[in-house]
Amino acid sequence: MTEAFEPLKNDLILRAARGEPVERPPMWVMRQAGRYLPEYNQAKGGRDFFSVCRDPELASTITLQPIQRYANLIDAAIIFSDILVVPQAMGMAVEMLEAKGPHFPHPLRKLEDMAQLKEEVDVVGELSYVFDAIRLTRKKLAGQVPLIGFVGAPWTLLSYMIEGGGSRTFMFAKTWIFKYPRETRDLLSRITEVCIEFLARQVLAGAQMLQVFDSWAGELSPHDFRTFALPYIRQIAARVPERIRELGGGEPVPMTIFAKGAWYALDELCDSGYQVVGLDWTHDPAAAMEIANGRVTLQGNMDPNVLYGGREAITSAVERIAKGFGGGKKGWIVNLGHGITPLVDPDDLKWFFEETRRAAAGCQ
Ligand SMILES: Cc1c2[nH]c(c1CCC(=O)O)Cc1[nH]c(c(CCC(=O)O)c1C)Cc1[nH]c(c(CCC(=O)O)c1C)Cc1[nH]c(c(C)c1CCC(=O)O)C2
Repeated sequence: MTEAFEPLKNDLILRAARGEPVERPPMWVMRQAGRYLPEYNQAKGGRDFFSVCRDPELASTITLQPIQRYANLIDAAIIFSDILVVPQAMGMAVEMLEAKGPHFPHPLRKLEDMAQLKEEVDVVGELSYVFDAIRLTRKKLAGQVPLIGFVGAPWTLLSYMIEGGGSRTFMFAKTWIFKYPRETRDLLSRITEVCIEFLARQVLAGAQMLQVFDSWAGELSPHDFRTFALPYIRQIAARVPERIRELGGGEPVPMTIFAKGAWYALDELCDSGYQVVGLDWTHDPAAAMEIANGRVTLQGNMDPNVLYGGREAITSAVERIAKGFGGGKKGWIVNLGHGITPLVDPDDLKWFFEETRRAAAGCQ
């Protein structure tokens, strides 16, 4: 059973995700607990990124930092962790290199390299630190705002596992999917199983909403997205609620799919089983609302780099975006179109929140 935590004082994002009318649009931003916050850099100190993820006390402290700084502006917390904890749980080594990003010393380049992957993944054992961090964060949050759990989507995780890190061309991942389509589908299925178990168990630990990050969706053609990404995204949405019930975890929670760059698939994503679809900044909000047509709540979508453009630029963008989403009385969760970047001034993010709230109220 899920533990008893204090009742929620602010459930705005859950109501918006369910498509209910709300008094104002809820707000949070992807990567809100990260390097743009001086308190994050201080708490992390010189420590290795993944050792911070594995320290539930520190991970929960970092999760709460944006909630404290932007009190009364921010309507959700997202657990401090990373999408690459799943390849680690499957048996792969992953390091986070300072200023360079993730690095896999032994990526999957040949089919034989799959031997390093475990046949049976012990999600509870391998990822217990995430569940502990979620439980501790729920306690510390004391019902202030809901806590979001997350996972990387199978295609994005597979790309990292094959590329061994970030990539410009995705040459290795593409070689693999086109050369070994059958093995690719088997591997995507194995990753999907782990994602389903991981998400369900995050809810059992206390996550009140879930997001699936398909950060590299835009690297695929529409046809290849339908082959190598969408079926697994759909399976996750279909099976997580069943698994939560099987485990005695109560009612399912709202789920968000963020498939960055997959603007061509918005219509299909609206029917993929998720309550919320995250949009990057390549979408026009009004056009996206028309496509969604009430099927899902949309989340997004200001280009995070507008935050570098100063206050006038932020104001003019949020006014346009709030209008495009119809002011957010229904069907909109405010966010950026991708994660916030390290050099943003935290006061400019505050301005983004304040101006969005003002602009949304002005639309109503
Ligand atoms: C692709 C991806 C990753 N991780 C994640 C994604 C999907 C979202 C996206 O597309 O941006 C998701 C993620 N990563 C992190 C969170 C924590 C919660 C939050 O959003 O505040 C979340 C939700 C912390 C992090 N994950 C990482 C940091 C910075 C590393 C550090 O502090 O040393 C943080 C705070 C590192 C990371 N982790 C990853 C990369 C590519 C990098 C390096 C690039 C970068 O530095 O931004 C993989």
